[in-house]
Amino acid sequence: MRWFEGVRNSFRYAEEGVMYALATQRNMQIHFLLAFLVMIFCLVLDVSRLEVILVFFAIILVVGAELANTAIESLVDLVTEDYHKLAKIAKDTAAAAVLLAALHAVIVGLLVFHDKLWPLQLRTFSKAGVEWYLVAMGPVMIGYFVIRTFITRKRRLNNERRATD
Ligand SMILES: Nc1ncnc2c1ncn2[C@@H]1O[C@H](COP(=O)(O)OP(=O)(O)OP(=O)(O)O)[C@@H](O)[C@H]1O
Repeated sequence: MRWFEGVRNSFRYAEEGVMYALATQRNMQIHFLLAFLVMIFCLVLDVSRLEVILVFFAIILVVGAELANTAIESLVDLVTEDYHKLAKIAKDTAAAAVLLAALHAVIVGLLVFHDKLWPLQLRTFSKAGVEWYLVAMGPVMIGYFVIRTFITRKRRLNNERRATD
């Protein structure tokens, strides 16, 4: 039982990390919006299984880099609020990792979608296999995190308002 509780807690903490980044980092909100759009492209356009894998890998890379960037920013702010050369190096290199991942995602996106958007090549749904349902889990997950973040933030704001009244 303890083992399951440990696993459940690690999921909960990871979920809180994503929600924090989504609520506070403008770049993360942009990544989520673009990822949602690109996943819808994967669902409706005639992309192969390998292309879907490449697109999802690019999305995970960007979101992962942004999460690491947020963690490093928070750690640096915890250590010092004063200007420090090493703090600048830590934050700038973390930001560079996000930029690199984002550039990679743009290149993958252009290579995969450029000839499917114009002229429009739609997926034939009779051929859609189990992978279509796996891909559909992507936008559902994004929707879940956005709604959870919105509700949690609203609840927190209401609690804070009640506490100050
Ligand atoms: N304590 C510090 N010492 C030196 N330079 C800093 C410090 N804090 C921030 N900086 C500089 O300011 C830049 C922006 O830092 P900040 O913490 O505001 O990140 P941010 O703009 O919120 O990043 P993001 O948009 O990814 O959240 C850093 O990349 C760094 O160059």
